[in-house]
Amino acid sequence: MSGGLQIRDLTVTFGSERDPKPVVRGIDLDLEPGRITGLAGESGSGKSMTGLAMCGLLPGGARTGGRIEFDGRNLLELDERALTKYRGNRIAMVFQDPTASLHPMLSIGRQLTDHLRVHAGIDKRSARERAIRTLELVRVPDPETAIKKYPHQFSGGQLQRISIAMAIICEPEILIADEPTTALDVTVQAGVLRLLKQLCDDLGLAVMLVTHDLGVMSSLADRISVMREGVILEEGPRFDVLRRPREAYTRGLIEALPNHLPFLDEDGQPIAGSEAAR
Ligand SMILES: Nc1ncnc2c1ncn2[C@@H]1O[C@H](COP(=O)(O)OP(=O)(O)OP(=O)(O)O)[C@@H](O)[C@H]1O
Repeated sequence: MSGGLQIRDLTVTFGSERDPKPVVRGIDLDLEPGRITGLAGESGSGKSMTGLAMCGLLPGGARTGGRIEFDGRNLLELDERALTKYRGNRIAMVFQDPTASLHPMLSIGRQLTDHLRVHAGIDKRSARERAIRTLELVRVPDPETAIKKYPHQFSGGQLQRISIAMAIICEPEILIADEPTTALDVTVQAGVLRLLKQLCDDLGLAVMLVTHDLGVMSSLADRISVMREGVILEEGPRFDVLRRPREAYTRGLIEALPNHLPFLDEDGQPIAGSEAAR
């Protein structure tokens, strides 16, 4: 397969050689341009470790095995110097807490342009123009004013849009979104999800959406992998997995949702007849 990113037999292990603690145990996953791949599962199932492995950001002491194929290379074999060429540049991440990727004391414009100048090496004026264009793309109102402001002057939803702008400003091919709406007010969640879908479609981004929330998955993911205790239990097109789950574990996740699943469409609206999924 060309383009995208392929994970093959990925393992992540903590602990010592004599007393290993495997947390990801031989998973396969494909990220394709213009597609959203969902990785679902309960807390502790290994979702975040999978995302962090793709960016070379695993905590110290983690050992890896298998392959993460991108750009004809196995990312797991790259040293830190080689990885910095990819991380934040061609492979970007959005986290649950947008403030984690933003400095509180620096203006939004400064952060966006610094990021761009480090990774893309472009001059100050072009960087400012690109920052404004990117804020337009993520629909932050009045970008010319927004670049002069500081993180605390924005709402949570706007901050998440800004952290998405930060992630995409270098035009990455891969975007890993780890619980991108979990910390947000429900009223703004649908807008951020819609934005991710639009960016995926318009920019041809290969998105990996990591979330425990199958309701979020239902509105967005093209395919869903369900993970438990470091293993992918089942994988398939979203409505196959959500409507006809093969595994009792997946059924349990669906049934555990409040009111079962309010399956949502791309606009975050409940899908008519979605009770058929119950
Ligand atoms: N530094 C570490 N040392 C040892 N074990 C760790 C370390 N970091 C995470 N783990 C373990 O790895 C497992 C997988 O964690 P991971 O964060 O990937 O789960 P998750 O599915 O993303 O859940 P959550 O949504 O809670 O983050 C967990 O059992 C966790 O305790």
